[in-house]
Amino acid sequence: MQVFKYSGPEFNPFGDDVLVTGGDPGPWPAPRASAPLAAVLSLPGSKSLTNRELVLSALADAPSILRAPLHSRDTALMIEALRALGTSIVEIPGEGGFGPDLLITPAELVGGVSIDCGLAGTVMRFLPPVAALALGPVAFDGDESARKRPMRTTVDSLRALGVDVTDDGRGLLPFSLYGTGSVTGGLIEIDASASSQFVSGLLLAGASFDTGLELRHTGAELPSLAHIRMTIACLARRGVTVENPEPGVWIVPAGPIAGIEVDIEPDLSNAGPFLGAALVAGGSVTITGWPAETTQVGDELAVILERMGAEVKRAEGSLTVSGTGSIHGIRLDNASELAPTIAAIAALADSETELTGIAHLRGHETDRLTALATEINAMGGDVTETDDGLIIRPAALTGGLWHSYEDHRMATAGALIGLAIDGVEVDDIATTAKTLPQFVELWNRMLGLGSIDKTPIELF
Ligand SMILES: O=C(O)C1=C[C@@H](OP(=O)(O)O)[C@@H](O)[C@H](O)C1
Ligand SMILES: C=C(OP(=O)(O)O)C(=O)O
Repeated sequence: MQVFKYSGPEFNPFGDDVLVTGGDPGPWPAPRASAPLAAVLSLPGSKSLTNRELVLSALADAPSILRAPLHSRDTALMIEALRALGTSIVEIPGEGGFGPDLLITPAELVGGVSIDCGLAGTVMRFLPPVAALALGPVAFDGDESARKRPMRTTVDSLRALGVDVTDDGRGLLPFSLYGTGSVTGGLIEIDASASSQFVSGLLLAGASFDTGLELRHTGAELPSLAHIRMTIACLARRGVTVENPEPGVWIVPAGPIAGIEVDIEPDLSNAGPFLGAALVAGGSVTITGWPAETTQVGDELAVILERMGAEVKRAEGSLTVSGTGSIHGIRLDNASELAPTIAAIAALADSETELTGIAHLRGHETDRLTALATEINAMGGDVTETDDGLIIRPAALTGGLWHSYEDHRMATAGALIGLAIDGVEVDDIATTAKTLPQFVELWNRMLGLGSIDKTPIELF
């Protein structure tokens, strides 16, 4: 019998209906795959879509309903923050299978509040431009690790918009702003090379500025373009047409944002470890509810995993990945948030992988380039960090303690390697609650391990 004692963050990583009783469960022994997989799984909603739709619903001119939204630490932080700013967000019965739907009724935005961003990039970059529309002071802070994530572009862009911001000059959390109830808007130039979220945050709020927004990116690189396209698509669905007359320039007209009912797609980036498992363990994994068309970067997994040796089949409403017995290295530019998953698979491949164009991953939940190189090399791997990526060469790995660095994608990368290598333990699997609180449940289900024992045990 497995007894889990857990008192981690506010989310139970073992799933809502699993009893947990306080205490630290210790390192999680990553299960080895003992047979080829034959799993069909559905996954909770997309973090990126849920948090965009929450923000747009709060700024809309009528109520919205989010169907099958994600319920995780990042979305809970967004909901709490928007509620603090005056928005009504109510849970209503839903059929998504991973928690209630949400009814969001916009209201006048109020200040005088503190916002906890946790470690959520979408909260710390999307909400300051929204808070600038509130009346009164709004303070932003987050986890200790969040205080290392780049925020200078948010602070500078707010100042360029005439918003009064107080910070200590380091371009990091914490900082506060003083909202006057409106933002004039107009033309601003920003350097978004550290994160696409700086652009998305301003575009999401731009239609609510008095004169709209013309945003010009001046930096050399622009990472995660797919996420900016997602922002533009979410705005378009609500009647706001963002023009993109040339690369790095966006024009958002001032105007109403419609309240809508919207189905949130499953999180395709979180599908990565499960689909990758088919490549690592053999057999097949099917993810249901795979959208025919999407702006999610995770859709690229179909092509990436095929290039790495998988067979990939799209059927109506699902994607199936099957292992073929071999895993190949890949050259890949701008893998964005898929990079940790690809790196873990690459560590088990028969040829070299080169990931480029991901320097900005050093400002994610942790410095992902250093974290991946450190953890894979500690297991006997052969990984070199470059200025903007990783080179991963084939090597025989051995088990050991895999550190997650509070990064959900590092934790799931460790789980993936653990499928193929004996004795891998992930130090903090609970960190998956950032975007997928059901990770362990779903991973066990994929492996046919059944679920965790739910018998109540005595607290002591
Ligand atoms: O807008 C979004 O929802 C996201 C944008 C990307 O951020 P970066 O541009 O900082 O990589 C991505 O990595 C993150 O997981 C989610
Ligand atoms: C970079 C990520 O998260 P965030 O939204 O916190 O930036 C991620 O989920 O991979």
